[in-house]
Amino acid sequence: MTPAQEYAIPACDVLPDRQAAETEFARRIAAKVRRKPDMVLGLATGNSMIGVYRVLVAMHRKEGLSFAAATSFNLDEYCGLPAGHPASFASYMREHFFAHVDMPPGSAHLPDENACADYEAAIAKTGIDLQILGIGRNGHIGFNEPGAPVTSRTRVVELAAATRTANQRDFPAGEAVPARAVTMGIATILAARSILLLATGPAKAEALAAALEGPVTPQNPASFLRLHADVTVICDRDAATLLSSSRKTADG
Ligand SMILES: O=P(O)(O)OC[C@H]1O[C@](O)(CO)[C@@H](O)[C@@H]1O
Repeated sequence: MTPAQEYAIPACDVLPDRQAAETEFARRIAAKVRRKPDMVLGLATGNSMIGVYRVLVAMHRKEGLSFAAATSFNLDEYCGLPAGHPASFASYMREHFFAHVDMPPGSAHLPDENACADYEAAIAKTGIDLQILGIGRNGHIGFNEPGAPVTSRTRVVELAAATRTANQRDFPAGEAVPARAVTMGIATILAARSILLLATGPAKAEALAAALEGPVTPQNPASFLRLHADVTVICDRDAATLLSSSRKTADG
């Protein structure tokens, strides 16, 4: 096993609570978009990001933050769901972000299970300037579940049972979470120029500590972020409880 100190140590800001972490996360995104309006954004979904999009939409309305020149590539999508399905990530993105900002519809991309190589080729044309990420309870990033190779690219994967259980909340009663999804790979994510990861709530504490301070291993896909030189982690105190005390005093 390789010692953690051989790898990059991501900057980690610990904010007092979930709302403060979401607001800070959104501020970091906004600052980059203001500096480079034609930013290529790698976007994430999940519960963690809902508050982030809420803040970005408010900044768009109140402060004129514009996404008109931006392009986006989403991390992942379930297989077999029509785009209009309420639990699809396409619906999530429309509901929480795209319907409320000025990004032209043609500039927003989601992966398609039948066109993984095309998705990689489209991303490769410009690269991703800023990839935003949540983290699963098992350390997944995108839908790269434990065991995902560091060399992986956009592909169809089997979802872990724990992920399907956690995401059941998004599906109508009696409807199962799909068994498969399409996701950018670890190598796709690591090719982004810069990466921001958000972790909030006690359920993420174990995965976050393992990712930042445990071994770099496919068993915790988020640990691969330590192979990247420009990763910033924003978390709340609840998600930071298992981090070493030096890291916990980093902020708020
Ligand atoms: O924020 P949540 O819902 O806990 O999910 C964590 C991560 O897992 C995913 O749902 C998997 O795609 C991501 O969208 C998200 O960032």
